Amino acid sequence: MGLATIQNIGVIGAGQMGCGIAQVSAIAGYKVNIYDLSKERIEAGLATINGNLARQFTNGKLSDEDRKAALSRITGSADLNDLAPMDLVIEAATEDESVKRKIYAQICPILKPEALLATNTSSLSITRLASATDRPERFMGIHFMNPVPVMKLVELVRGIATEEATFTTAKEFVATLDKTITVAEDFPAFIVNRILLPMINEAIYTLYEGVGSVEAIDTAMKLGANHPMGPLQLADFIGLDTCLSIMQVLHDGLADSKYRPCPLLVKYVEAGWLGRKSGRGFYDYRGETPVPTR
Ligand SMILES: CC(=O)CC(=O)SCCNC(=O)CCNC(=O)[C@H](O)C(C)(C)COP(=O)(O)OP(=O)(O)OC[C@H]1O[C@@H](n2cnc3c(N)ncnc32)[C@H](O)[C@@H]1OP(=O)(O)O
Ligand SMILES: NC(=O)C1=CN([C@@H]2O[C@H](COP(=O)(O)OP(=O)(O)OC[C@H]3O[C@@H](n4cnc5c(N)ncnc54)[C@H](OP(=O)(O)O)[C@@H]3O)[C@@H](O)[C@H]2O)C=CC1
Repeated sequence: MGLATIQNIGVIGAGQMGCGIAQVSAIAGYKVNIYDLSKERIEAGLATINGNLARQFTNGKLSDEDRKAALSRITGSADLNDLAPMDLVIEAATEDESVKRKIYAQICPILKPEALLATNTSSLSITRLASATDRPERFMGIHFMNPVPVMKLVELVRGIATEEATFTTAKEFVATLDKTITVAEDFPAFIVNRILLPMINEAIYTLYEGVGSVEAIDTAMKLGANHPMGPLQLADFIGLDTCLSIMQVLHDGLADSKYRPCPLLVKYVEAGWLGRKSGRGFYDYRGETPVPTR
């Protein structure tokens, strides 16, 4: 079957990644519709995009004309049926396989047969997710990095059934966003998170065992290894629920105890302390400046 020419993009999930993907796609000239479960979530997402585009204008990265044009290309919807005309749908919902499977069961009958379906999953098997769709040949991983407007890399991951035409179309799409691709095989957490998340998990063990405080650990890695953010600050930025899900996928998928999620990470997630997005994680963000919670 011929593939759709990509003009209209649907994004599922108006969280930090979905909004970032919508933003860069709209800047590149695509029409974008972001779907999420609630109107409130969509409103909040559109407000974030508006703020980020305004910042890009203020920083001289975007003309006012381009800012307005990008904004006019983005709409939001709480009705999945509005994604029917889309040529490419990128799912960027919560990192939970059952959530993603349910979404595919709902969206597949709505989509055009020639439309591509992609996932922004950080860790889950593309082949297994593809099997929950009606189009494994036209399904793959297009994994953006956070923050999407700033990070240059996109990992591309094929499932066992992904057709070459799907891969080529995804590659061309990413090139139009002015991003660089890297190709990863379909192993748990792919390349970036296979390396990054065990480092973050180890930083949490370092805290758990009392080797250093939150501040000491982050300062050590910022000034001692030149990382732009400390690992605990980065964990909060990614979202502790997402970090835990990725560690669980590594642990289950590779069956090696070296990927055991730190119990302190589990505890924070159980407390609902998910990092920046919930206002508290290894730092408390509710005041003027972030304050370490340990
Ligand atoms: C979990 C996964 O599946 C995969 C992942 O994504 S893992 C996470 C990968 N990401 C990282 O490792 C990020 C590490 N951190 C960084 O690179 C930097 O700290 C950072 C780019 C986030 C911020 O950089 P900084 O120098 O500390 O701050 P700042 O000067 O305010 O920002 C630099 C630029 O980024 C922009 N920016 C910062 N945060 C942003 C955000 N959340 N959204 C959009 N733009 C943002 C700023 O506007 C600024 O843009 P200009 O250059 O146009 O001014
Ligand atoms: N955070 C990161 O650094 C990165 C994350 N990713 C991946 O991107 C995806 C999204 O992550 P991120 O944006 O951080 O997560 P967020 O928690 O910020 O956003 C997830 C969004 O999905 C929504 N959602 C949940 N269930 C559904 C559903 N059934 N239909 C539609 N939307 C739904 C959530 O709504 P609600 O809040 O109401 O549940 C929320 O708005 C995950 O797969 C993650 O692994 C990839 C790269 C980097």
